[in-house]
Amino acid sequence: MTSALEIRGITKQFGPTKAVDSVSFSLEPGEICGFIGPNGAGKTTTMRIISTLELPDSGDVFVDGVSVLAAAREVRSRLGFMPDSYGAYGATTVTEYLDFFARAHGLRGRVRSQTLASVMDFTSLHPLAGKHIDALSKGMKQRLCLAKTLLNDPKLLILDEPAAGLDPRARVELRELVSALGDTGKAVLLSSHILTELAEVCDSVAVIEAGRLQAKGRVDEMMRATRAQAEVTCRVLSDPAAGLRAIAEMPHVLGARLQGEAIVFAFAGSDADRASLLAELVRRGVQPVDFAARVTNLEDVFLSVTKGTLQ
Ligand SMILES: Nc1ncnc2c1ncn2[C@@H]1O[C@H](COP(=O)(O)OP(=O)(O)OP(=O)(O)O)[C@@H](O)[C@H]1O
Repeated sequence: MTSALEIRGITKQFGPTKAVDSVSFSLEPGEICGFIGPNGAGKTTTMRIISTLELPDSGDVFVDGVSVLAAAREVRSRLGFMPDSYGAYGATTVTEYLDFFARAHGLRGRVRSQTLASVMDFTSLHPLAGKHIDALSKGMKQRLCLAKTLLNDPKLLILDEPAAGLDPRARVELRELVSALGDTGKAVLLSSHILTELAEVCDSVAVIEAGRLQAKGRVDEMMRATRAQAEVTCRVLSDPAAGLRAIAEMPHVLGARLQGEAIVFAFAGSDADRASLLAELVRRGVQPVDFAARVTNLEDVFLSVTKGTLQ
């Protein structure tokens, strides 16, 4: 099967800054991938290269098997790009705006009106059809911009910070739209700083820092790998000091300490190792009453694979 997106070793330098440094990863059809990294990490530059708005200094990108270097126009017909900010045409209505871009994509006659209707259906824009863009809320404008990127039925969607500035309801709506796009077989590369949102909608994440790809993998696998260093809190029925002594000498336990009545430690073993530790404590008569590892979230994954490097 042809990958929806294959990035092969792209590099882009602006003066002294290596904005993107030998980045490679791919997305399969239907895969929704969160693209995360600190400010200035190289996300927008990577997205602009994929979308043919910027040329890489070296490397290549293939969208649905087509090279951005060899056939940029063909790539454009296969992808939809939603930038983090875009010029709106305030005095036009929603329908006029979409119709303009549908014409630009070469859609004519009935095909154009059917495409417009189905895209407006998908993004629930029908009730706003006659509204001027100036009168739309931020969330409505985002939906309109997403509708615009769907007009050419792209195989790959590149969404740069689509949730920025949206209220919670609009963010939920956007998440549902993105999930629905994945279900139709479109691949989506989506950047955001709101990591809890991404964890709910993404199959995978790619983490970039200082231009370099730090990790790319399935969200659940990356969380499992991060959980191997989970922080565990244990409260025992009596004598926390004795509990601390017992825990401190167990395998995979790091930096055990007392925090009030609780014993807190980092645990570098697997889930099975953690179960063995608990069984061993009980066998030694330590009597744990609470034993909890802090639930890993995408923020932990992000913090564990990035180093806080600025450039
Ligand atoms: N046109 C340009 N000219 C000079 N430097 C640039 C240009 N575009 C990007 N850069 C630099 O390249 C680096 C990567 O920027 P980029 O916008 O790709 O990061 P980002 O991950 O999208 O950041 P953010 O999360 O803040 O949007 C930054 O150091 C930025 O200052």
